[in-house]
Amino acid sequence: MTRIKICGVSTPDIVETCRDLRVDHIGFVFAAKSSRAVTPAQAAALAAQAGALSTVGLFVDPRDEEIEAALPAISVIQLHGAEAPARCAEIGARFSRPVWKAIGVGSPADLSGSGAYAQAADLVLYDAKPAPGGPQGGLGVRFDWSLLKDRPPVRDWGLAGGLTPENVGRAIAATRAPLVDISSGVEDAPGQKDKAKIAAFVDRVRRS
Ligand SMILES: O=C(O)c1ccccc1N[C@@H]1O[C@H](COP(=O)(O)O)[C@@H](O)[C@H]1O
Repeated sequence: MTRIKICGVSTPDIVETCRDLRVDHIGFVFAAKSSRAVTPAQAAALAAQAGALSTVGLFVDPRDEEIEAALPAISVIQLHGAEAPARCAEIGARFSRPVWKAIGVGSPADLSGSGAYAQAADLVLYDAKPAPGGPQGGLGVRFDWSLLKDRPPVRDWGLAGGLTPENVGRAIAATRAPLVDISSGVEDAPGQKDKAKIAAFVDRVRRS
């Protein structure tokens, strides 16, 4: 069954919704410029409420101190910046958490380049390639899923970028992604998650 991550969770009611729907992972964003950003203290309170739910901390080129502060709240570290394979491996070893590395995909070269993370990351998350100098993700932008046919071997992988309840069935059929990750596609406005959209997304994934 395709695993589900709902990212950018920042309020207790949405944690509750994700628990009720038995999603696999919820994501806390620690990128300061994001409309979905939470503080380590907020994340700790949300994680306490999350129970057995896996909690993924999303960082963009973090300093060790930023990860350290968030560590009690997270079971997985997601790196969504320009972290090199060696930095991913270093973070995984230092903080004893699985590391997920997001790769922006805009061309076949981006796919082949992701093979460099085969040992350094526990999961490679394919997302749309961000515009230079702009936000690194969470923009609801999708990429050409057919590029994934040339995926290099990695330990595990997931699909992100512009997913919605309406297109996730097609996305899974086209890519056979073992994990799907969504943020803006289940929101009414940046940072405002919509419970009905989350439920519709989960339903469509489970029917795929
Ligand atoms: O959500 C954010 O604000 C964010 C900030 C910086 C890097 C990544 C971010 N979000 C992640 O981007 C992908 C795709 O999101 P979307 O579904 O297209 O909105 C996902 O992993 C988000 O968690």
